Amino acid sequence: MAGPAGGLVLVGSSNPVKVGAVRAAVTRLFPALAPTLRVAGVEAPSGVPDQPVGDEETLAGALNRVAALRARGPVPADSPLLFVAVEGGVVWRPAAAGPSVPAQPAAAPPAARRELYCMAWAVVASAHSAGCVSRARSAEFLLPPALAELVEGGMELGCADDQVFGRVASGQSGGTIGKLSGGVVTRRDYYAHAVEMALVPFLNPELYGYPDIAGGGSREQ
Ligand SMILES: O=P(O)(O)OP(=O)(O)OP(=O)(O)OC[C@H]1O[C@@H](n2cnc3c(O)ncnc32)[C@H](O)[C@@H]1O
Repeated sequence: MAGPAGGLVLVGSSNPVKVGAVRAAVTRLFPALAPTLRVAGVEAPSGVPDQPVGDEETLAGALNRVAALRARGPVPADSPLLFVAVEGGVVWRPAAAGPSVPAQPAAAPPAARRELYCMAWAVVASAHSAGCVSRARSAEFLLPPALAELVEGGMELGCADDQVFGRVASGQSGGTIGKLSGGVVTRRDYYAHAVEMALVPFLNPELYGYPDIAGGGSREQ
């Protein structure tokens, strides 16, 4: 089993937001690994459309990226520790306001409305135990109609964001949530939270039958 020294985590993307989110999450949950932790991003195909829609497709993208990392070949006994992937997606939902109570009983019912939300799935897998794969979903936030319309027309969210807000490569910086939250929450932040949730079984290996990636005793109480 790998000990705390020389831990390598491979991330299935070269997007610095994703690599940074994974680094933040692993460092926070496994502080004993932090001094020697290496987190590297490598391109890994998602096998789903560039803009996944819905939970199923988005989760499939993250799982496929981890599978691609594993398919790179056998890994040395002590490195890497983990394969991680985060896939950003969108999901349509009925408008939260729902069918409103009409102001006048005779008024026609409002047309069915739907809204687009932004979210992500994170997958964390042991590099040495193929059966130890954990997943978690991020929180989601409502996208403004201008972005939803462009995505509905087939544009990737990152491109739609760049067009509507006049930016470049927004998906590699604070992301849409960074813009919409005035910088209080960034794409990295909420991706890191999802990765932290997916790391829970690795933090409690005895409870889940997972490998002990920290060599025991690294958990903060
Ligand atoms: O190199 P990869 O890993 O593919 O990085 P990516 O940013 O393209 O990542 P995804 O495929 O996971 O994301 C799908 C699309 O959604 C965009 N996206 C998702 N969340 C976003 C956010 O918070 N802000 C801006 N764009 C976002 C992203 O830029 C892509 O256009």
